Amino acid sequence: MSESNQTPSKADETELLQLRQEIDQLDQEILNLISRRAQCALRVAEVKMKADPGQAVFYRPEREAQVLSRVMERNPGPLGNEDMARLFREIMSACLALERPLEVAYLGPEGTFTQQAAKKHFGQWVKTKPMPAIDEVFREVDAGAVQYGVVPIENSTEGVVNHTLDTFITSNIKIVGEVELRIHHHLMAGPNTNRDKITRVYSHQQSLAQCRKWLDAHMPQAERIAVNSNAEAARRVQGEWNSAAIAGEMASELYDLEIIETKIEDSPDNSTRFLIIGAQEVDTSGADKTSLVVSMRNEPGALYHLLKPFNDFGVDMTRLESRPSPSGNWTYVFFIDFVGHTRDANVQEALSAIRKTAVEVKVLGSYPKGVL
Ligand SMILES: O=C(O)C(=O)C[C@]1(C(=O)O)C=C[C@@H](O)C=C1
Repeated sequence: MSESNQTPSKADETELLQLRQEIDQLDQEILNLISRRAQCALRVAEVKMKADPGQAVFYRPEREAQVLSRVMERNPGPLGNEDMARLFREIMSACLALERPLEVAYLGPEGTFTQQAAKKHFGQWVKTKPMPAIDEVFREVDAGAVQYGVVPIENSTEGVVNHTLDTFITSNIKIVGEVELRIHHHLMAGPNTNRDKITRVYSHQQSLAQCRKWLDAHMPQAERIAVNSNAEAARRVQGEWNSAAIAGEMASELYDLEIIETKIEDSPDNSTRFLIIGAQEVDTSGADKTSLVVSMRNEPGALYHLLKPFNDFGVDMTRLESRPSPSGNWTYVFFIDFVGHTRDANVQEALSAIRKTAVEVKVLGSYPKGVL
């Protein structure tokens, strides 16, 4: 008989009993502390309402980022920093729902990675509302039907989501936050599907591309069919005995599919960055990013004049994308991300230098760098 199967000795049993008593006491303390924290949040809501009865803003991305960063910095262990931050993420999510329940629109349907990103960022207490297209997420926020939206912006293997960039050119919606999600693709099918009989694999075009090598090696015979989203792929294969879908875990749970093969993505650190959009301007958190859209005249040296102020004022640019301008005639708009907040002195100096040569500068928002 192995040691682990032996009945515990009297001494072990006594220790187990004592440890469980200690856990019970600690749980009571945690319970009381969480309740006190929730009372504070309710009081915060009252203060916010008193200060601005018509337009009180309950969700504070900068404050949430500070709370989570501090948890990670001060975590004494043995739980890992991220595990601990996730627990606090949920406590704050519940506190915010007590202050004011939040509704967030996302690129649907239900079960997409974007929904997963929304839950990761806001926690489980947020109500999520699926929208059929990226610009409809923007519209829903603009119309005030929901307070915030979540849209994909770039994938580490497939690059930027042009549709999201283009929508920012014409919209007045702000960026209030960002969240990154590790993307794991799984091959899934209905319970009656025999792996060897699969003749079709459905998924979003980007996901099919992200799993191309795996499909070439393991399912060369199967036809690859691109559909609107991974969740849509999962929904379709529910009733087809010879098809499989490539999607995330949430979709397999939602549509009762069995995962045949996990993590089939070609690149092991495949991740997607999502933006949180809303109507508010966000205060500094101490670790912020800013996004701009700039249109320049189509003339020699334009890009040099755009980039020089970043160097002159020590602003760290993290991303530069160009897109054709909607006004046509071969002009371009530039999307720029940099480290810092529009309230920082060096950022203000850089922005006023850029405004001297640009046709238009639109600040999409300053927001805390993703913590989780
Ligand atoms: O500090 C605030 O403004 C709060 O509303 C409290 C709290 C929290 O639970 O810590 C809740 C929601 C906000 O998004 C940020 C923080």
